[in-house]
Amino acid sequence: MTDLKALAQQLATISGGRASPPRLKEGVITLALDVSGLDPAARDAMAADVRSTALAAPGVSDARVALTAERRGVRIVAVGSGKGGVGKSTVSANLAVALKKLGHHVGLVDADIHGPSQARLMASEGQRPAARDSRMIPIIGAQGVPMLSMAHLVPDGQAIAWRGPMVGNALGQLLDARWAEAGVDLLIVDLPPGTGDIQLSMLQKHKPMGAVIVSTPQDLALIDATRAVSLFEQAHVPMLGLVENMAGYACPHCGEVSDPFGQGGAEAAAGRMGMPFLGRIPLAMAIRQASDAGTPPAAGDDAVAEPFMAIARALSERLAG
Ligand SMILES: Nc1ncnc2c1ncn2[C@@H]1O[C@H](COP(=O)(O)OP(=O)(O)OP(=O)(O)O)[C@@H](O)[C@H]1O
Repeated sequence: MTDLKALAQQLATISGGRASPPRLKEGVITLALDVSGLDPAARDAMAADVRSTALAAPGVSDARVALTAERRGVRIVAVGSGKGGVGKSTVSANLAVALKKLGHHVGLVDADIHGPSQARLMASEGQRPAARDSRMIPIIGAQGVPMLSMAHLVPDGQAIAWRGPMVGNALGQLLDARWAEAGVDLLIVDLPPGTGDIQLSMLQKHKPMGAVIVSTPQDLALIDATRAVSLFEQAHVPMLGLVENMAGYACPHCGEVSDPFGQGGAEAAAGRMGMPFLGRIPLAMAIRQASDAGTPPAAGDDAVAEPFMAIARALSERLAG
């Protein structure tokens, strides 16, 4: 005779309360195991443990364990800019890495459908995500950050010439992937540049908890940044802060930072726009070189990593608040 009560107790203990009470029919045990937040190795180990424990119970000939994940709170932080080329992708990738170093369970989505660059920045070019029950499983990029990009879905070098609804659909698939099961509860989303309909509908549909704006110090870029801010306001997405990128030039020889565009413009603009200033990142050859090589500069513990870490710390405080 199978003692279901004793088995339920045993399963609850080894799964930390994640196993549902087992049911028994004609010698077959069925149960659900909530694997939200576990990384793939921990999930598989727990599923195997639960199954073998059930099989060891007297009178049990088979055990079927259904893995489930509550879609609980994956928070989205959208990273946007008013125009292209200001370093939005570089900032997104390095923020993801820096937040992970601070202990966040962070993932990265490259929503820049027409010019995806995260696969290169995060050294995951050529990888293809698997899917289970029509939902993609994130792949693992540099520094162990789970990630997905359009670049993982189309053959290398193929131009993506899609119209609005198809783009919306593709973005939806990237965002609805199995993030919680990959251990992610904070998703950095690198938005396409600009302030068009795609961005607006994406923001309305996927409701980020907040937005980070990236801008260069030049006035023109700041005017564009103002447009990006109004896009987020239209979508009722709170502003987490402004990042000034390519702010000053870091000499590759002595490391000294000079400021051809002056200093403090972005901080003042953030003040005028009523949002926090998260920090500045210098224009540095080392950042470009490391990014091109797929080794995010934030991963190191040198002076190149520090601006990214400082911004991640400021953002982390905002997220906690
Ligand atoms: N702080 C920096 N110092 C040096 N190079 C940088 C810095 N930030 C970005 N870059 C370089 O500038 C180029 C553009 O950066 P990136 O692709 O991140 O911009 P983007 O705003 O995402 O552009 P797009 O909107 O076109 O995708 C890249 O070659 C990148 O390595």
